[in-house]
Amino acid sequence: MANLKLTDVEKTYGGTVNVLKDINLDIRQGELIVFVGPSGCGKSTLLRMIAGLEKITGGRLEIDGQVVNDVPPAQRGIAMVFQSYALYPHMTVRENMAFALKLAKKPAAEIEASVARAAKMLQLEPYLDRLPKALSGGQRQRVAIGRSIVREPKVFLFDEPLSNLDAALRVATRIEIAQLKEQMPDRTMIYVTHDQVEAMTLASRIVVLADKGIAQVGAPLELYEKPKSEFVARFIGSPAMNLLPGKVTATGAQTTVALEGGGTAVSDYPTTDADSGLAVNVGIRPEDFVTAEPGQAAFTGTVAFTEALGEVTLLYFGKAAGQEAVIGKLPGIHRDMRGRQVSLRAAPGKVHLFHEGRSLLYR
Ligand SMILES: Nc1ncnc2c1ncn2[C@@H]1O[C@H](COP(=O)(O)OP(=O)(O)OP(=O)(O)O)[C@@H](O)[C@H]1O
Repeated sequence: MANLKLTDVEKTYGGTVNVLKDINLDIRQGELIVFVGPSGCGKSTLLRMIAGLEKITGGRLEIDGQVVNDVPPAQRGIAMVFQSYALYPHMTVRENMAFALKLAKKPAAEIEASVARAAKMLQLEPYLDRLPKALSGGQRQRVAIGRSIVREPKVFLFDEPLSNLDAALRVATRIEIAQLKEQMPDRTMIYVTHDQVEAMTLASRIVVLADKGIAQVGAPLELYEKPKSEFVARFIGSPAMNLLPGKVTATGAQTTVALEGGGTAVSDYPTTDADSGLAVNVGIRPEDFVTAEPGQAAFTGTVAFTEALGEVTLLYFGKAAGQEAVIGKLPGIHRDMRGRQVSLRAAPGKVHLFHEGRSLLYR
């Protein structure tokens, strides 16, 4: 139904402000692609260019092999769902969902069937005769999604659709979107979010945007397990991956690094003789730390602060000069850790290596 291809796409506002460049991306029919990235990196701009709401100032956008750069939004076969779900307040749920089809002068029976199908998919059947004001935020957002479903678009675009919902509703609506996608396996969806959990759970592939371009594209766990750069490593996962500076002391199928803080770490990233002495940052995720004997530790420090979340305890260590504070995440409840000296090493296979910001796995 819809493959999308972006070739060398760029965006410059007002002829001078370049916000995106060299965007090359193939999106296959049926994928759910999630755009993530720091605030202002151009996620919404890219989505709006695909929708046709923003002019593409360079490169090519193809939908099913047809260049659509100059095709108006209504003719692209795309429906967009926004974070503010402006429903018509004086129309019932049924009328809201039927509105676009009525405008398009579809036969009444067809409209009724489409609305019924969408209402069933979104579990909105009990609310069809209500006005929007009598719905919860999550139900309203489902009506907004319903309005796009009835139009049977080839591509669905979602711009932070859950960001106005409270925490519990976000979770419920996120699961509904995942189930909705399962019911429409051949529809292509592109989704912008700030929320890591939404990205990790919904995406077939995540696109990480940074520095005006694509930092990495991959399945969620691929980005988590094999980040190409320190940037992606720290952007995916929370709290962010710790980076500990050091020098390579033994090379081969495994690599040993002597850390500036005094510890050592052994990585499964392979290196060659030429890498001996190389300055690297050792990346260890907070959840990959385990307690260790001081002699085997990658890191020893005094716990400055703790956060007990019940299922895990976060340990915050003091900042060494020129370094980020190290964070550990231990399973379960650990009382009275504050002020204690703790030694940590990484679980086997959980040590990442970066040189000048780039992963040693991708050379
Ligand atoms: N009309 C405009 N004129 C000039 N610059 C613009 C315009 N619209 C957006 N920008 C700039 O383009 C960049 C990308 O904006 P965009 O809204 O796409 O980012 P985003 O990644 O969606 O951000 P956020 O996560 O904060 O929503 C920003 O630096 C923004 O200031």
